[in-house]
Amino acid sequence: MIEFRSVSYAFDDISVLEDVSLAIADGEFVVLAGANGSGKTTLLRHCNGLLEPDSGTVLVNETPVSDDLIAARSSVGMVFQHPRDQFVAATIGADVAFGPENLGLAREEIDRRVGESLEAVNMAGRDDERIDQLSGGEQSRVAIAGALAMEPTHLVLDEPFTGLDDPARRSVLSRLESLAADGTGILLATHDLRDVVGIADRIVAMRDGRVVVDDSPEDALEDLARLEVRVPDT
Ligand SMILES: Nc1ncnc2c1ncn2[C@@H]1O[C@H](COP(=O)(O)OP(=O)(O)OP(=O)(O)O)[C@@H](O)[C@H]1O
Repeated sequence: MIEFRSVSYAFDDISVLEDVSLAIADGEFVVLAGANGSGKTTLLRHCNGLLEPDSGTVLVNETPVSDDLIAARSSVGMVFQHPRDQFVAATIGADVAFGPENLGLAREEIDRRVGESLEAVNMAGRDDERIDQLSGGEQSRVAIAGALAMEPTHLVLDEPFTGLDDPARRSVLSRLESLAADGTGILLATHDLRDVVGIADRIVAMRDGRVVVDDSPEDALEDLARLEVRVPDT
């Protein structure tokens, strides 16, 4: 479980998170919605200690993140908004393999994870291609594959669908859905709720650094329209 307990955070005295309390249980698929600047990225960056709360606590599997950064970082897979900053190798296969290699896994297991993760993002068989020659959407898919290959107990994704075409988006979503069904807790930030409403267990919406909606997708939709968060046409 990832748990935010009364988390507040300010950049240079400007409050960005105010008293945020939120829990993502194992196997739960939670969508974090909110307009640009509402605080989603700032909140997510607390999940693995990239930012620390000014007050309040963030816990991963009941341990405060600040007490055990290594445990938090190995339990929570993060996919950031700008994947270019996340790559460590020149080719797709080497980059996705990097995390599992650092876990000291056997070659066979590494190869299995890389293969499955690339398949989940519709990039199977492209291991040898150079990352710097990929489009932005393809780079996003490699970043997602890198997080999947770690098989973390939680996945936190910040606007992962930017630049992805429909088949890639559907493939990633279906993979996330099956991971959640198998017990992985998922926290997915997006300002675009197409596709995710039918899959999410809960939608949490932020405005001005506060959680203003935390409900089932059906019940959340009405409030979301009021908050100017994009909602599906249906
Ligand atoms: N490093 C920083 N220094 C100062 N202010 C920042 C910094 N990062 C974010 N902010 C401010 O914090 C607020 C929340 O930003 P954040 O990126 O968390 O929002 P968001 O909901 O993720 O928006 P977006 O969808 O545009 O990414 C914004 O007003 C932003 O300008």
